[in-house]
Amino acid sequence: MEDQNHKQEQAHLTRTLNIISQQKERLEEVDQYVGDDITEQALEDIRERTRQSLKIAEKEPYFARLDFQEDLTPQAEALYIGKVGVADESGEPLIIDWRAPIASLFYSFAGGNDLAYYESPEGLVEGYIHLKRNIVIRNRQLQRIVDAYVKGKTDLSNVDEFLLYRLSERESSKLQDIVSTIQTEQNNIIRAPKNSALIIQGVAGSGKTTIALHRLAYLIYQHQDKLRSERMIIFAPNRLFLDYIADVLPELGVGGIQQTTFNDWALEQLDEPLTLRSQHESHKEWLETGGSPTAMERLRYKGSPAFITYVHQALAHYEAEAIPDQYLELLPHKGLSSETIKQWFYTDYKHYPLSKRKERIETKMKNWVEEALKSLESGKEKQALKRKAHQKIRAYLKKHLSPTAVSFYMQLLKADQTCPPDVKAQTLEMLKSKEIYSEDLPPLTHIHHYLNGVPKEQKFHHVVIDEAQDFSPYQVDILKTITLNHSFTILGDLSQGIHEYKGIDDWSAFSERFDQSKVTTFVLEKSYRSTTEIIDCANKVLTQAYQPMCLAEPVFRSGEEVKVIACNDDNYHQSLIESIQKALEKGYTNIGILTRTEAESTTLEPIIQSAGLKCTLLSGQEDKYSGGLSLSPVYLSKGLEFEATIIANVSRDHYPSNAFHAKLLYVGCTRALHELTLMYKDVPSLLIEPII
Ligand SMILES: Nc1ncnc2c1ncn2[C@@H]1O[C@H](COP(=O)(O)OP(=O)(O)OP(=O)(O)O)[C@@H](O)[C@H]1O
Repeated sequence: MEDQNHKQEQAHLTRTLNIISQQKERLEEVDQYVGDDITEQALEDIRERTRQSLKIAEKEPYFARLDFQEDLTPQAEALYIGKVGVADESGEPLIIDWRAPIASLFYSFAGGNDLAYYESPEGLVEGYIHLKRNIVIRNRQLQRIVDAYVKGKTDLSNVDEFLLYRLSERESSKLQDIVSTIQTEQNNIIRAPKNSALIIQGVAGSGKTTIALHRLAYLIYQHQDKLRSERMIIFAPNRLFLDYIADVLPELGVGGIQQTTFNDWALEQLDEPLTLRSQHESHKEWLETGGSPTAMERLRYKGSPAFITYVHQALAHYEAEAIPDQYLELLPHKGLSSETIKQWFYTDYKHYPLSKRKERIETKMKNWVEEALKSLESGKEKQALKRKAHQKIRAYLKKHLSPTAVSFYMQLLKADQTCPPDVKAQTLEMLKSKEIYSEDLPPLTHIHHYLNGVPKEQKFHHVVIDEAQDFSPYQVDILKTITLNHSFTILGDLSQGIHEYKGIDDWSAFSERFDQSKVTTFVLEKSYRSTTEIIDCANKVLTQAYQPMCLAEPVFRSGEEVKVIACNDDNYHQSLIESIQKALEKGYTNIGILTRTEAESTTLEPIIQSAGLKCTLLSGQEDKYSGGLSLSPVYLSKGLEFEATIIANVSRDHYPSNAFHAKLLYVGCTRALHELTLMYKDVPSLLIEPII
């Protein structure tokens, strides 16, 4: 029977590949249109999109087959599902796009003889599923077929078999798409309605980043008429991480989505050249030594709800008082009353942002001067009066209506009675030379947007915030005001919240900032990255000193026991080299060595290199991630994954038994896909005691 199935699928694959090749050839024969004719341009766009789709489909045209019998039809139809949709010459679907409504059956169907259904644009479609089959095709070769469901057979154990097969074969240094194995709980998030803020708490390895990227691809497909990819954006913690995830969207046939960090984006918003004082140093200070009291004070104060309120109030106060109760004489014994200027500012131009109102008022004032001088003959005297009046207009506007984000922020800080004095002095000193800390960016962006407004065509159609536990409510507030329809996907894991000076410890800090009817929360408890042994170990470490919202539940994928290696000063380096060598001998290509501090990584690098092992030291400032053997402080590994992870020196002095270190070590442990080794010198951390 299996042979029969294989033959059948091989024949179907050959036919499909032939059709794809023929279509591709035909399209390549058509010269690209570069003229001005709009109809021809639209046709060229369609041809170009088809060329791109065929390029994706020609190597791995599909990954699944679903035999579906629509209710009241005589027989089931075999549907082949792929990363992109392809139609045959007659326009009939040859491959169905995974994002199409009917394809949702493949992800939501969990077996049984009951009616299955999906939502089509025309309404609910019901029917019966006869076959759910996973098909692995690599480079045009049929490699494997696994039947997850065959009508009449009750055994569904193969459902997990295919997922486990995909999980255990992962070895790429970059994040991959998961279209063939999206799980039901992930599918629900990917296909959730566009106009609501999704807040997703997901344990380490639950697929949050992956889901966010698939959701973007889905939203673009579903709302082609409303969403523009250039107006969709992903905020991630650093550029290294952005490079790590960079392959997924192109692989899903999606381009043009902005991918950035909050700091890079905010700096671009502000039209004043500002220098960001090295974030690297302040992060390092906090993550390695707990931060100096001044730094802590600064970070806490500027992220506090009281400060957000204070900035709001200062802006509202400025707007209310912007036009002074003062007559403005523009020509000898002639001028504008404050009532007239107020009428323009508060009534006529009310709907404009402040900077635009200023422009309009300037024009109004100049027109007024023109009108008042109309009766005078042209000549030197008229010119002089006009010049003088224009000078007065400029001076008035400069004094009352021209703050920049930085000048306003400085005024606001000076007047702030509750700001700790050393924080105030340090920030003002830096601002004078146009230097800022990253925590100054939310208030500065807030002020900039208030003063200048954000045109509708520049607003975001959808925003993804990854590692959101490290975001502040202030950052979310800012993005909310410039995003249409509350369209957000916010993902994170409180158990990995190691930036507590700026992040949150409860998702309500974000959800309460949205209209409650527009917020949907999800909790993901299943972890797909690591083996059962690794997740068990990570959970034990975490709960030694922290009470998580929920514990990670592994998919049943068993691997080697977690190794704990006791060392001393004499044999520590040798043991580390041996552990790396063992991982390499097993064929692992992406191996992470995680240290407690950057200094430790720097010390270990030459030792590893001198053993003839090529390793890359990550400092958090790189733009590219290329995998291989990497060495980095544990806090920089957040979001990444390695086939084998070695955590160096988990000794008592390095990882004291407290919530911060439990979370830090949890992050490190959960980076491992297949193997985890913990090493310690002399006395082990109490956090790993339950696994020794
Ligand atoms: N349904 C799935 N099928 C196959 N692999 C999956 C699935 N879901 C997640 N994975 C894999 O699990 C790993 C973790 O995914 P991802 O990095 O998106 O998780 P995360 O929740 O963002 O993790 P973390 O919070 O630890 O950074 C990746 O290797 C991803 O490919």
